Amino acid sequence: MGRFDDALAAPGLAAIAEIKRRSPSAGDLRPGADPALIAPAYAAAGAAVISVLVDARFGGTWDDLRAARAATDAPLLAKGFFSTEEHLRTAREAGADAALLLLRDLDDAQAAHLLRVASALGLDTLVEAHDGEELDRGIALGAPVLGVNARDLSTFAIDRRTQLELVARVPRDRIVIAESGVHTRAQGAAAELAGADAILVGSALMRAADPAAKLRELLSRPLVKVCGLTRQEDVDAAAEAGADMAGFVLVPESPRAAHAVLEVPDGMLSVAVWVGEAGDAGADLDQVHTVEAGKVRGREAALLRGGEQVARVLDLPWEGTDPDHWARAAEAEGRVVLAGRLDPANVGEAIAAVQPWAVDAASSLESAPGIKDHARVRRFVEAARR
Ligand SMILES: O=C(O)c1ccccc1N[C@@H]1O[C@H](COP(=O)(O)O)[C@@H](O)[C@H]1O
Repeated sequence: MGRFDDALAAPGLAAIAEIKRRSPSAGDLRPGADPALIAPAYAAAGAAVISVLVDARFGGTWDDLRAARAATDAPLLAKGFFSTEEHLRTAREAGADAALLLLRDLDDAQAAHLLRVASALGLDTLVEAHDGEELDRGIALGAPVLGVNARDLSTFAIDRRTQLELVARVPRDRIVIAESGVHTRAQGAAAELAGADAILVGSALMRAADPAAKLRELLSRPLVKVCGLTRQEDVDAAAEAGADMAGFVLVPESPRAAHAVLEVPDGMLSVAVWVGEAGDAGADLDQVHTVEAGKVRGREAALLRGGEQVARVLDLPWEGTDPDHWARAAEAEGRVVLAGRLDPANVGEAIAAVQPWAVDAASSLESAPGIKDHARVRRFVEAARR
């Protein structure tokens, strides 16, 4: 394993942060981007790897890679349409730790040859697929790092749903990267929950007023879930406040029972909340609480993606309390969604004590059962981000 593979295999969601001045799909993104300034800023903001476009169609040159190399020690990925040994040798000499190999443009024999050449040069590779057939080829070629690009390079259309389905079926012994289409923290989290080791982000960073600050935002945790939503105007208020997840309690006995999962903006994740077993409400995620006799819900819940558990929701007893709740949650393994009467006043302290993957509030953000107080929702999200 080289430095590129190592950096991506670290626990948690990593990011490959990209430097590109323009793209064929979007036109100019950041025409004056200076790799000597942006590369170290990305590294300081938590990028595991920095990707540099060296192709003229993206406004890039090999000198951009050299400038990034001189400015940071972080692993660098050379991105372009590489098809010859000469391309890979140039990438290595310019300071790349890894190079992109696009299966769309290479047949199996060419790809296998370039994988061998890269290995002999001490260069790691990112083998990119866009559809199921290309992904199967990448897996069969034994590529250690596979990328699934949400963007169709022929039409430029973005298809996140298919991308995540493909990410989810990559064997666990490979490193998998969700490439393109990530603009929000929740979209990055969706890739993480599908099994991606890293996201590759270009346009969203290059368009941001401060690319490094945007990268920090995408990687920051905890996510914020506003739950118990029953009205579209409350979903919109949660989105406006910057919440990442919108929860709908599909439990008739609940004081905040919803009839359905309402429309949630593209940049957020919807969560259907159940007791006992999940139905099919078409949400991105399902939250399934344990059953407890005489109570509306049991204390714990599993957060599921496609039927597979991806996190634990740790809550207080129904209408009860537990002085050890946060201390026990802090000891829990894996991704923890902390719930249990969180509000704008206690969420900061709860985050400091538990370091959860997400925080979740429902009842304390209400003006009446099932009706959200928009000012409290805003204050909750603000307090969770501090
Ligand atoms: O709140 C309910 O009525 C409820 C009913 C059935 C299942 C889950 C329910 N609530 C979930 O509890 C957490 C936190 O809520 P709170 O902030 O303590 O009120 C949240 O995930 C709700 O979905």
